[in-house]
Amino acid sequence: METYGYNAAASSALLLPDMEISALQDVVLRSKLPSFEALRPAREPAAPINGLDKLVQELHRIFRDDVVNIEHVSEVMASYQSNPADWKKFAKFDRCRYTRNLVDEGNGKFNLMILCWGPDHGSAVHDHADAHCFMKMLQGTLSEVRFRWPDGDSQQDQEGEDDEAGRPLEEISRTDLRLNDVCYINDSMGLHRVENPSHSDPAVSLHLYSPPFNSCSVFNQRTGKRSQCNVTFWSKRGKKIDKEARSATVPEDN
Ligand SMILES: N[C@@H](CS(=O)O)C(=O)O
Ligand SMILES: [Fe+2]
Repeated sequence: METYGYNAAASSALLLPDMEISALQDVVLRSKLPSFEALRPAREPAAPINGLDKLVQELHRIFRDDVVNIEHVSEVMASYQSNPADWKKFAKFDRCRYTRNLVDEGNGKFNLMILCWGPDHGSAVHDHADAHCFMKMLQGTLSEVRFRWPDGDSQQDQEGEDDEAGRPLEEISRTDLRLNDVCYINDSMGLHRVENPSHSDPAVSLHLYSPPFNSCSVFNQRTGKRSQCNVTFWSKRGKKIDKEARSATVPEDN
């Protein structure tokens, strides 16, 4: 059993106990419940989930509660068997980099999105803005590489003045995620980067973030320096985001 030392995950919206990842864990909505209710047993095993719509429904039901069990969410996501017919309308690729495609806004409690990774696409090393991150493979294989937080990381360590200072980030694990696998990370477990190791095949993954976030930190792997990064959507509910249309706030007069 591994214990994670870094305890930055107690976000403004959610509270986690010190974590032992294989133990039963709960996410507590801090505003509603005291933290001592954080360790209660997982519920009964998740029943099979037939289709992405059913998964979304079940996630809504789970997140209606004030307490959300991390293992239970992972099990529910694992019990949905990927079927491209369910999700292909959301899966929009870009030639140059991975795309983030919003599927559902989870009543403001979570964002569910489909990420599309072309051959060799990958993310920079990043944190998850104090959110809980669940990730399920829908197609292909992704490689997830975790890193320890840089020593003494703080807002003062931001990229800038002395780019050469600092030390390379220390890798702590490397995992291949295959079809239907689910993984979980939060900031107390470190940083990660994800890549599609295939030079020919795309990969597709389903991500749930709670609470939703629209910016996170990215880290220079060589120096450990942190900088802030906005995260945006390539499409929402199957419709490509058209930047021009979005900024046209005044309707055309005809
Ligand atoms: N957390 C990343 C995807 S991944 O590399 O885990 C994102 O939301 O863009
Ligand atoms: Fe991530």
